[in-house]
Parts: sequence; C-alpha cells; structure tokens
Amino acid sequence: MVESSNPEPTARQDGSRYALSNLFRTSMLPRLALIGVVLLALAGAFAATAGWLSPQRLTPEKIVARFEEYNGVHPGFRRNHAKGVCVSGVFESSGEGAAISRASLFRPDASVPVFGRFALAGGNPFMADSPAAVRSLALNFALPDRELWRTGMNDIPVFPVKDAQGFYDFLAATRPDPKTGKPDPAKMEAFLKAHPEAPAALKLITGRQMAEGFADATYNSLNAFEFVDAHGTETPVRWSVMPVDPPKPDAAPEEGENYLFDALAGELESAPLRWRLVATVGEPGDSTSDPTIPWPDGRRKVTLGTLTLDRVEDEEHGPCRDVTFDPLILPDGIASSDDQILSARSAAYAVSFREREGETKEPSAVEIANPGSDAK
Ligand code: HEM
Repeated sequence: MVESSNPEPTARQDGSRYALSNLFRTSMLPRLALIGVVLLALAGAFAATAGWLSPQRLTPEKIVARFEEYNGVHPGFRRNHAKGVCVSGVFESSGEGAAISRASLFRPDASVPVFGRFALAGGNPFMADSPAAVRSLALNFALPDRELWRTGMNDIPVFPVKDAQGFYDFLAATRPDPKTGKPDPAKMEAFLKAHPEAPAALKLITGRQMAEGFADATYNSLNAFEFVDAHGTETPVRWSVMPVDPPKPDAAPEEGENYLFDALAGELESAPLRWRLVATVGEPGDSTSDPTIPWPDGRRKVTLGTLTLDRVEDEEHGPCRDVTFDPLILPDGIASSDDQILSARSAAYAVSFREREGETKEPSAVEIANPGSDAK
C-alpha cells in the first residue's frame, strides 16, 4: 500500500475532520468573524422590523388590542364595525371611468356581481343603533379573471386623524371612564394637543349633516387612491357611494335597538336600492397622504357606474362574515396612494380577521328573517 504524502485526510476518508480542520485554519478566522457580524446585523434588522427591540413601536396587534380594551372581546366578531348585515347585488359601469382607470369593471358595459356589508363603527356587536352612530358600507366587486376589489367606506366627510398612531391614541382618549361613563376630558385635551390635525377634522365630522338611515347615506373612501390608465398614468382619486332616489325618511319615532338595520332590511325587501359610485379627482396640491384634509369643493367628479343592492342577509347566512374588507385588495387599474393609513388598515384588518376566524361564532344582534327579493 502506497502512503499518501498529503498530511491532510481527504473528504472521502474523513469528511468531518477535513471540514473542521479547514474551518479552524487561522486564515479562516477573520472571514468567520465577518460572517458572524453580518448575521448579527441581519438578526438585529429583523428584530427591529418586528418591533422586538422597540416595545413602544405600534404594531397591528397593539391596535387590535386597543379596540378590545375599548369594547371588550366579543368572540367571532370584527374588532371594529362589529355590528352589521350582508347585502348583495350588481355594479354596472357607466364607461366614464375608463379614461382614468384601466380597471376592467370601469369598461363600458361592464357589469360585475357585488356583495357587501352595512355596519356601525365600533367594536360592540350588540350596540344600540343611534342617529349619531357612524355608518359604513363595505363592498366586494368580483371582476372577471378572479380579480377582486374591496373597499370600506364611512358616512363621515374626513377621518379624525392622519395616521395609525393618531387612531390608536384617539381610541384611548375617547374611551369612556368606567367611573363617569364619559371620556376623561384631560385625556381628550392631551390627545388634541398631540394630534394638531384632529380638532379641525372632528369639527367637520360632528358638524356633518346626518342621514336618517343606511339607505340615504353617502359613504366615502376617505383615504385617497390612484387610478391608473391604459398608459400607466396615475390620477389621484377619492370615491363615494351616493344614494339615487333614497326612500323617504320614516316619520315614525326610532324604536328598538336595531332600528337602523330593521329599516334597511324592510327597504331592501320591498325594492332594490341604488347608489352612484363617484370618483372625485384630486388636483396638484390636494393631499393624498392625509385623510383629515377635505379636497376643495368643485373638484371634477366622474360617475363610474351604478350599484344596485337587492338582497339582505344576516351575517350567519350571508357572504360577508368570513371576509375582511382590506382596502389594499385592489384590481389592476387602482393603486394605493402615499397614505400610510392604508397599510396600517390592511395589517390591522388581517389581525382582527385572524383572531375572529379562530373563535366560536354566535349569531349577530341583527337577524334577518326573510332575505330580500332577488328582483333586479
Ligand atoms: C388606522 C386607521 C384604522 C384602523 C386601525 C382600522 C381598523 C379596523 C378594523 C380592525 C376593522 C375590522 C376588520 C375585520 O375584522 O374585518 C375595521 C373595519 C372597518 N373599517 Fe377601519 N380602521 C382604520 C381606518 C379606517 C378608515 C380611514 C376607514 C375609511 C372609510 C375605515 C373603514 C372601515 C370599515 C368600513 C370597516 C368595516 C368593514 C366591514 O364591514 O367588514 N377604517 N377597521
């Protein structure tokens, strides 16, 4: 047998010893140290992104926990806009939006099925309906080629704060003090000082003309988005859903904990309800990042089409319970803007959804006996 002159064993002879001896050659040590430093830096960056190194950092989990502190935990229900009903119908395009957005639902003659949800803002699914309750309409448009557009809109003219931290602080400041049943004025004062955009926005919100019910309300996207046309040109927009021939307000006194929902169900059972979907086009200088600032009157409006709703169901039986109306579920032709609330909403809705989907469901406060007609 011929002895090898090579003092090092080959990998075939002893893989582990070979590898180890190579690794611990003195020339490798600086390289190893460098790899270690890079790995540590990467781990630090991940930890910082996840918020582990800055416990004060606002996360979607903390936001959802704040809704739960405010309203209590109601298993199976949305952590905000908890009380609601499902509706469905159709959206028919006017063709007028096609010049500013290449989204297929704005093409002339496009008609797409829609389902949605009317709700009241707030995390208590058993709250009593009241004239001042903020009403919302969320919609899911099912476009061809399995594209979806989801949007959640409120019947207020602007949002009270310009970012997620503001909303988080707003919830703490407006939470009723258990001793008095009212928000603590000192906390509210501190909040208004810390968020200088809020006083003007709250003035617009509290001074708004309130609708009688769900059917005669106008619902606004509040956040801005970008419409993208066939050439890739972006146009800033905010959109609204405005009632067409709303039913006459009921002269009878408001009775019952669910009077707003009962009236809506009655209206939908007797005839379809129609709204116009309208885009307001922003001009240079109009803020797209701050939903507390209204755009000046007189901005160009584009009627995108008509929404007809003709069916109402309770959450247990309808299509809207097990979805989340994430504002960043957008089709080609509609894009996010520079408003950071949009990504904060998207993340918080996902946390709320994850929590409620894992919980046992109980029936909603609003039960619909006879789903509305299917008449178109
Ligand atoms: C930082 C700001 C915001 C936070 C943290 C937030 C949080 C939430 C959460 C956790 C839900 C429940 C989601 C689910 O379980 O599916 C929700 C629902 C909703 N939010 Fe927001 N929201 C914010 C801003 C807004 C804004 C600006 C609008 C504008 C119109 C809005 C409209 C709605 C609507 C309509 C719903 C109910 C959707 C449905 O019926 O499922 N939110 N929000």
